[in-house]
Amino acid sequence: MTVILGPNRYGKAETRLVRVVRDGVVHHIKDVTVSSALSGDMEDVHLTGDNASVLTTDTQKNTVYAFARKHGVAEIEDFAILLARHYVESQPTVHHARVEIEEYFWDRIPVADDSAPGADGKRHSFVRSGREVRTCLVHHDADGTTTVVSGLKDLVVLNSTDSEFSGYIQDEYTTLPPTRDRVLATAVSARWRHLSEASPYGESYAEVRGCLLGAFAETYSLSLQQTLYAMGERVLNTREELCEVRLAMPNKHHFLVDLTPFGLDNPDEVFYAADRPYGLIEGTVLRDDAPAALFAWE
Ligand SMILES: O=c1[nH]c(=O)c2[nH]c(=O)[nH]c2[nH]1
Repeated sequence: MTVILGPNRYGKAETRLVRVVRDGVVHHIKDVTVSSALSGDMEDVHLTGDNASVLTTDTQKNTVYAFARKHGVAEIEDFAILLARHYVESQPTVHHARVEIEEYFWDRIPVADDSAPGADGKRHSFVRSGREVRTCLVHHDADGTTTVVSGLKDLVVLNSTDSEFSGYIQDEYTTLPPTRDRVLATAVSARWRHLSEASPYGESYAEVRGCLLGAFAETYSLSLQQTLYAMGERVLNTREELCEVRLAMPNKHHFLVDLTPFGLDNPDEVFYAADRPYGLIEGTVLRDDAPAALFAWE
């Protein structure tokens, strides 16, 4: 028996970056967390402690900040591609780079006394948005292949009707009563794979988000699984730059509270919003001609 080194990668996780763009008195901010992981000729560092092949994780962090200054941060996918290509193309020992970015949204705080022309009552004050987190995952390989997956998480949605659940298996442990009208709530995590790295990432993100919300709102739901499929299907029917959508949706159960001890009825008005346990519904929706995913999701 011989022990050998298996798959490995290393990098700087969760580099926090806030980039301010000063357009006169009107400022813009981009708030992101960048994680990079590199792999390649890394046998020696593991087996003998020779670090000659290692682009340090500290350097990776510094590169994120230097690139933010030199290139700015527009769409997170473009920034991730820039970094991933740089690591692979600048270092012969690095054969593969994985860059993951999260973006947090901020809204402007309108100000009353703003006299600056063109400032439109908004200058340099922001409030962290209650919106979802935008994500991307980019891989670039020394063979020239780039894969891009975009996504979002914590998109919290609720339908207060138009959701049923019945007709499921009844075994000796089943107690769940069927319902013809329930609250359906979830926090959507969705990721979608681009066919090429030339996608219009900003427009694509806004449209996919709209598709997910639209399908959630407009689907009369017989199960969260059915709603999940409808959401992925709408994305792929709308956006031709995409070939695969992966969704994870916790079923945020809302239980009707029994108010009879207090002499009150409860006609679907007062609910206990349970946080755990929760059903977790996960699924992939894809075009039947989707090319091989390679390492895109890893
Ligand atoms: O939409 C649902 N899907 C399930 O699979 C399930 N299971 C459950 O207990 N409630 C629900 N709801």
